[in-house]
Amino acid sequence: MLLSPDALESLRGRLIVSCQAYPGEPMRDPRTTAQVAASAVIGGAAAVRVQGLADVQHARAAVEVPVIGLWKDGHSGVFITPTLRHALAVANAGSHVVAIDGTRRERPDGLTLAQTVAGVHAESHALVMADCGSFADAAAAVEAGADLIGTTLSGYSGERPKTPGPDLELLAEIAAAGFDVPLIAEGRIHTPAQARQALDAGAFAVVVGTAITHPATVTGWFSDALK
Ligand SMILES: CC(=O)N[C@H](C=O)[C@@H](O)[C@H](O)[C@H](O)COP(=O)(O)O
Repeated sequence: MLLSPDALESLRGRLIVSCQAYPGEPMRDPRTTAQVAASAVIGGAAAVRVQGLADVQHARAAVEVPVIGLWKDGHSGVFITPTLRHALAVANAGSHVVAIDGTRRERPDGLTLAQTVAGVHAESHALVMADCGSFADAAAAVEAGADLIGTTLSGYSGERPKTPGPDLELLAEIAAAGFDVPLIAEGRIHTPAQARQALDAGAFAVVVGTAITHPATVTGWFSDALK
């Protein structure tokens, strides 16, 4: 296992920073991702989350903390590390944790989530984070053997409203179920106060992306406020 139980435990109560640029953007370069990731670690990130095989490789070389890798293929439906093939490629690129679509939707390769998780466990040393969009997803992902569950897809999979900030209601609901799997708060956490609220709602750790690592969006927030 690339990430020992102790190393996973060390993420409890901590900040994980997602470092992603989108297709066509100026910062869409694995070297830039690695520099942003290293900067986040200086600021206190206990782990980083990056998209794309080259980004995983560059981030692994740039930081000592655990790397959560994913591969976005497309931008609608099941697109976050959609198949076992994608997941194994992300694992083989050096990810400690592979983040995959953790919804109950049909996957492009026809495998179930349980088969996908089992495939990653059988053929790599990576853990699996299931990116969920609802309570039912989270329960199914735990059942399927996911090592971590995240609220990443709340507001994006059609089952939950897209709240302006984090979906604290979903977090609290999953936390109350007492699953024996770390619950990661992710999605639309835009302020330090919201990160704190997510932890207080029962999250094991908190992922922040846009508000820390996407200057185009953050600049837009400020520029809009001046209009
Ligand atoms: C839905 C989806 O595609 N989420 C992606 C998953 O990796 C990223 O685009 C997000 O930036 C990430 O989840 C962090 O969330 P936020 O940027 O809101 O802090």
